[in-house]
Amino acid sequence: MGDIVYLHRVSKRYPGGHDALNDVTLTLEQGEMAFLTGHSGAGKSTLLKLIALIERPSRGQVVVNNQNIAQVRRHQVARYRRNVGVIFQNFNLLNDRTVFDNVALPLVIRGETRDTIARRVRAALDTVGLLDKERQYPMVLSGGEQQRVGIARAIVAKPPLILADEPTGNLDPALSAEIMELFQRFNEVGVSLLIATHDVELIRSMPYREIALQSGQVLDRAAAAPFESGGAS
Ligand SMILES: Nc1ncnc2c1ncn2[C@@H]1O[C@H](COP(=O)(O)OP(=O)(O)OP(=O)(O)O)[C@@H](O)[C@H]1O
Repeated sequence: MGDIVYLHRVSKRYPGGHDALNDVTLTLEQGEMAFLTGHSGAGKSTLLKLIALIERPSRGQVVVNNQNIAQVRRHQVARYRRNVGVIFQNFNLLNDRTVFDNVALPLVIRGETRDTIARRVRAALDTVGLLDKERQYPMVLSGGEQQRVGIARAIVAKPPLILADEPTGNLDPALSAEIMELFQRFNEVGVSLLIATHDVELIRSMPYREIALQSGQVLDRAAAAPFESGGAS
């Protein structure tokens, strides 16, 4: 199987001159789940933003699903994002919309029919164990439940790739473990996941690759492409 994500010599300099990423090369295999670790400011969020097309690289290539995403024009970004589910630490939910409406949002934007939306939203809520909360508003839910709403929204359109930025950052250890189990279940059905996290204790008990960033660079180059041997160093 090929790569779902390939970064080749990618650098990102934000306006102001700071190098958030510096010459990063890495791959995520189709169907792989991997963790992105590193100190605060190491560049984890920036890396995910480049893949999600929230930011553009200053140098280098980002290839997702065999598409060089430099070629995705501004008006094509929404269509591109259909294939990438993004989960944030602070949940990014709309507090004046119900759980159902929050999860439905990506499908509404796509112009799906009401029947399709209802079916898919309920399937996504069922997956994250929140079917009974569809009429609630996010504010009345616990942190773990709010994060599961965010996850349902990310998976509702069945993207082949999920990016998660500190998805357990605001959760206690038991809830964090639950969220990781959900991710494992998605991975078992073929979804690729790249998950940025500080929670090294939790992830080191799990059998997934860790890609460590330090000051905008991949710490261990071997970890950047573990399935290739004898490649360029
Ligand atoms: N929009 C921006 N403009 C300017 N500098 C930025 C911007 N976003 C991030 N940076 C800088 O880029 C560097 C990398 O930030 P990034 O958010 O990618 O790190 P991180 O590893 O995700 O950190 P954390 O774990 O704290 O979220 C930091 O020095 C940060 O201050």
